[in-house]
Amino acid sequence: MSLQVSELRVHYRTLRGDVRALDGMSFELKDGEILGLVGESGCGKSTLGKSLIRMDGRMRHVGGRVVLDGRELPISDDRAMNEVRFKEVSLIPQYAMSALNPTRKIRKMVGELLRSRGAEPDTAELERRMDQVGLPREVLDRYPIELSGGMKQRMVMVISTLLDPSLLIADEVTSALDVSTQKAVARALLGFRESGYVRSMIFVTHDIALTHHIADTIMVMYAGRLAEKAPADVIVKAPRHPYTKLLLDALPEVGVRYAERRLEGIAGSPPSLLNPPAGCRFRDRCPVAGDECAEDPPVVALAPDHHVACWKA
Ligand SMILES: Nc1ncnc2c1ncn2[C@@H]1O[C@H](COP(=O)(O)OP(=O)(O)OP(=O)(O)O)[C@@H](O)[C@H]1O
Repeated sequence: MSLQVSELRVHYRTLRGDVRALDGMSFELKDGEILGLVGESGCGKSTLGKSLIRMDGRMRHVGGRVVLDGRELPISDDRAMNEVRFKEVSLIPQYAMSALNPTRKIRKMVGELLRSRGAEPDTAELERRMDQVGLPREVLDRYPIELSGGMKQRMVMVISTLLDPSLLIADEVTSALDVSTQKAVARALLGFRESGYVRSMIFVTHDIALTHHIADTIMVMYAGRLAEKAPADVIVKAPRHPYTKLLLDALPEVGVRYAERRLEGIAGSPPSLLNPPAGCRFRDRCPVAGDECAEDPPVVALAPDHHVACWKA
């Protein structure tokens, strides 16, 4: 078992009170698995990714455990997490393209970063990995500003995985890229797993179609909680949570014109996480909600690898 997250609760402190961004998330990730993490904006995807590697000053670990490869991660202790970052867990951040230091040429920056982690740069290995993602070697002697968005993205991917982390979190790594570059980045991520540069991966995205291509499993979140988790094909072809069904129905179809079929979103909006209501958080928007939904839904295992948090599943 690679990653076990149990009852994870992470809040943000605000002047109006605590925002319960993760409110009891539990899931597992097997060794070698790619997990696609999807859900509406604000449901807590980035918070989950960040809390596995670096909590910012406003985040508070309120409860729950994270165990990676049999070892509990000290997620609330920033200094202790230094031992783990890059080496065991690594993150490609949401705005990776602006993560590169603009004042350093890439070669110098990579050297500084590795030394700060107690490792020596291995140029041959670095170049091998750059070849794998189609980056020319001259890139090492350029400043970030001299690279295209897709090149910067791939360079950040190479740097984030240089120490062969067990778990890689890729947060919206394809959202600012054109479709063919998105595919190249997705292929590169799969290549990294095949080459053993990373073992398991959490791929955070809004793009269910792309996730379906690369993820083994898809986890759908809603308002700080798990809604459904299943093999990627099951989520796309036979979803059981009403939210997952509506999320898939809201996807545009290529070749269908607006005049022929209106593109429907999901009516309503998620509850505030400042003071979320009791019971199922989706019930105000759910077409099949009943009285029982006023209680928190149990997470039901419909199959060993298919979990749904819904009374009606
Ligand atoms: N620094 C912060 N202070 C207070 N609340 C925050 C902070 N960062 C995030 N939140 C809140 O926490 C919740 C989860 O946010 P998060 O960014 O994890 O969602 P997300 O699913 O990744 O969204 P997106 O897809 O838009 O990136 C949201 O309600 C958000 O408003």
